[in-house]
Amino acid sequence: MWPRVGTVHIPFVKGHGTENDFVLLPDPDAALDLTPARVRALCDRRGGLGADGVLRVVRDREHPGAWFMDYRNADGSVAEMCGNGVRVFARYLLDDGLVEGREFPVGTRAGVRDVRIDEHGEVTVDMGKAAVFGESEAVLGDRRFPGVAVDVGNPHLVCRVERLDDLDLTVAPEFDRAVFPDGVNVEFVVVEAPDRIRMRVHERGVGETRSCGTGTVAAVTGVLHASGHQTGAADVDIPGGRVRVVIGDDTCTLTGPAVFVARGEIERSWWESAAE
Ligand SMILES: N[C@@H](CCC[C@H](N)C(=O)O)C(=O)O
Repeated sequence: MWPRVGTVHIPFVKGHGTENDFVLLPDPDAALDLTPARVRALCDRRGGLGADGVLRVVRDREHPGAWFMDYRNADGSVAEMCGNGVRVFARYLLDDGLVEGREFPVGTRAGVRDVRIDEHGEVTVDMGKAAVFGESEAVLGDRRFPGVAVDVGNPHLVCRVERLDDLDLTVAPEFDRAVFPDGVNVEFVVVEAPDRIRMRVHERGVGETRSCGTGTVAAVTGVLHASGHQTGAADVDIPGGRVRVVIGDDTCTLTGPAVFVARGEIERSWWESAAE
């Protein structure tokens, strides 16, 4: 039998949204010392649990009664928003009885996001207004990709391409630091039909991921903008599945799945050794 030290272990939940995967840390009173080194160790796919990011579940100090998604990238950096993460976060709140009803707000660094969970567990998030703020380009090796800069709470560069299978995203695309002083998530997008696009993404602070929710919103916004439209809707196929994006006049929504894989406890001794 395993020696158990009861409550000294740290509970976690592992989940994903279209295979953009996360370790959730329930920490209502923000008692955990979640250093960047611990985030990196948790997200390490060999030495840790493995994930693209960490979602710490804390009480929202600014909105009593609500919950705040403290999102961290796998490299330990903080990001403003995570579209796939907020769906998984919302499912966790519902499934664990931390909210009443299937519609509720979630606090994020990009502001409050309203979520709705249907009877099948699909989650729709009101992502706020996505704003085009210029043009720029990404550079991969000797290839240059013109694109549209889009703010979804976090920064994105949406580059339309003819094909996705010849892109080497094991290396980070270069970008213009004058346009993106805090770094950028880069989406490469193929338009299959007016209401259907395919996408690969290189995420700031992570690398290539199987999906990026804010990236899908940026991609649809960028494609609409390039064709002279400001509103519209599309299914977005990413390597990890499909999501639905609707861009309205004042706001936009992201709909997709949220999946739980495992629950467990992190060894306290491992946690202590991973501090820095
Ligand atoms: N995967 C997320 C985005 C996570 C944050 C991003 N890497 C950043 O640094 O802005 C999503 O689903 O939106």
